[in-house]
Amino acid sequence: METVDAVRGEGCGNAYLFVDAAAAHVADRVRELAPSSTPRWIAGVGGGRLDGVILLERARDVVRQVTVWNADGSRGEVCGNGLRAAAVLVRSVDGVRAGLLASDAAIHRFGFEDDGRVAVSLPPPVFDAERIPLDVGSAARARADEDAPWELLLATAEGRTARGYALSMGNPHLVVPLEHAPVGVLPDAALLEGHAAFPERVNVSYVWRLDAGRIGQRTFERGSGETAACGSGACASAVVARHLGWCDDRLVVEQPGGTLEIRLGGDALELVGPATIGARESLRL
Ligand SMILES: N[C@@H](CCC[C@H](N)C(=O)O)C(=O)O
Repeated sequence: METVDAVRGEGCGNAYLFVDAAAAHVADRVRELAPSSTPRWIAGVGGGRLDGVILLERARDVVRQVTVWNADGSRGEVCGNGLRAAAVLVRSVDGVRAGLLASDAAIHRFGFEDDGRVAVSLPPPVFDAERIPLDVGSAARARADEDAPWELLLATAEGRTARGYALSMGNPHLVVPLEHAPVGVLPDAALLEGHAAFPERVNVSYVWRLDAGRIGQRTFERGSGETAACGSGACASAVVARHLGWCDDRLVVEQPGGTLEIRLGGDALELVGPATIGARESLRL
């Protein structure tokens, strides 16, 4: 058994245990053990809830390769809040203030704003059903506009349905617009996360309009349950909000853990918000 250094890192309260593996054998061991050990690893760390584990590895052409495991040990292809925290960690270790990070989904630019917030790029949204992945036949109703998120009606339980928009930000998302902020438990969130329409499950974000260019959001993440915030979810919500005419090229997303800004102007999306690195921890592999 080997003990390695780890550190808590978070963006808007969406917190992960980071292992910045300089040695290849440590990275290999984390990869091997994380699918089964993540629930135990994050339960063994005090200081508040953790939503998963993130491995950082030295890689060619990018500052770090970033791999994400959700709280249940499943993989997430990309994590917007985790990427911002990774940027803060890289700055503290290497002194680098801008550069490239790689996730399973894309290469991401990162940099720091004058006000201290971290900006990371996310790839353009994907609406192709196979790539989300979305099994259109499992939806009660599905409608696709060209170059827009899928509008779905999904049966949940006891005759209930949910209307939402499906797309991929590198990982699968369902965005459910509501009239008002939901009170208490998110409606049918676990049923939607595991709905047959999403063969690889889905991250479910509930959104409501606050005013022009500003929404509220709560997210039930695939593999982690409801989290304080979801960065890729906020990007998915921004794509849907623009489709619905709720914003132009900029959206502010208020979540229980804090505020994110999404810039939709260019090819890629830009996710801007706070991120911090916290206490050092030890992880027994
Ligand atoms: N918290 C994240 C997303 C983490 C991965 C997600 N649960 C998945 O399985 O796709 C974010 O900030 O984007």
